[in-house]
Amino acid sequence: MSAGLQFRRQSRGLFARVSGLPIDLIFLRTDDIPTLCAEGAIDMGITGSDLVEEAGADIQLRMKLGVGRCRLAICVPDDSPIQSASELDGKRIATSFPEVTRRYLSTHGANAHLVSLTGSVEVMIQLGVADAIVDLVETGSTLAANRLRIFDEIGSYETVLIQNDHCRDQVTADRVVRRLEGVVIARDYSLLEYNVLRTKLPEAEAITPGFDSPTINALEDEAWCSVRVMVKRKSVIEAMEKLERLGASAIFETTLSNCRL
Ligand SMILES: Nc1ncnc2c1ncn2[C@@H]1O[C@H](COP(=O)(O)OP(=O)(O)OP(=O)(O)O)[C@@H](O)[C@H]1O
Ligand SMILES: O=P(O)(O)OC[C@H]1O[C@H](OP(=O)(O)OP(=O)(O)O)[C@H](O)[C@@H]1O
Ligand SMILES: [Mg+2]
Repeated sequence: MSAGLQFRRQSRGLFARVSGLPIDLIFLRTDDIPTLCAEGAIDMGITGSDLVEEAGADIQLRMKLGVGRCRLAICVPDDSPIQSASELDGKRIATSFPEVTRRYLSTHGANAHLVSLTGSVEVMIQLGVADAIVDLVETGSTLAANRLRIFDEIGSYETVLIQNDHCRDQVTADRVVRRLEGVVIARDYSLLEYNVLRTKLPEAEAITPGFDSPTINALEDEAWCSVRVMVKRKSVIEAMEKLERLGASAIFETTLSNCRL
């Protein structure tokens, strides 16, 4: 919505039209999206990069959306003596990611029996179905609740925008990417404004180097200048503290909702 992709979805409807753009949205299962995109049924898709890798889909990665970050990990019970991938040889592994798991095992020279499931994988050791699991971990709370520990990470993933190689409308696809980029970048940055002595400018610029470079404006008092600069949102507080110590004044943070850089 904030990227200007407005649509209304009817309850249980699988299609929606985007207003003002030649785009039809189709709501599909996340794990089917990579294949449907590679097959050309859809031009673009939003799904997890873990599912793209699992599907082995031949698609273009257009952008990372900076959300849905997770890791795929191989996990065993807290008290399991297993320390290395080669010790998985001959064991049973439950997972919703059989292809990625197979590749991981073969690079580690282990041969395990894979139990392919679609969810609730962490409970499978307790159910006696498997000796180890390969599943997504975000906070680790599901692992802790099931008394499991990670012994190796297979990869890091996030939500991505993908595109078919033979997109029917490249111009619209590029517009979608630019619109989403505007929102994704704005979500990570704030606009910081402050006044600082010109003599302190090099030090201030070192604290806030900006996305490209800061904008410097003159002030009535020629010894001072005003700075406008984009700062990573998570480092704003620290930057403000450092600027204050440097003698900067009137330090303001403005959060951004959209941008074009
Ligand atoms: N805990 C999590 N933290 C971050 N990202 C996650 C997490 N769990 C799943 N994901 C991401 O979401 C994708 C799965 O999305 P979704 O939840 O729509 O599928 P699903 O759980 O299979 O759906 P359903 O619950 O209908 O079966 C994963 O492949 C991964 O990219
Ligand atoms: O590390 P955590 O923060 O606990 O998150 C990880 C859990 O989240 C996902 O499960 P989901 O809720 O999608 O259930 P499902 O796998 O059964 O679909 C994933 O499959 C893990 O089980
Ligand atoms: Mg899930």
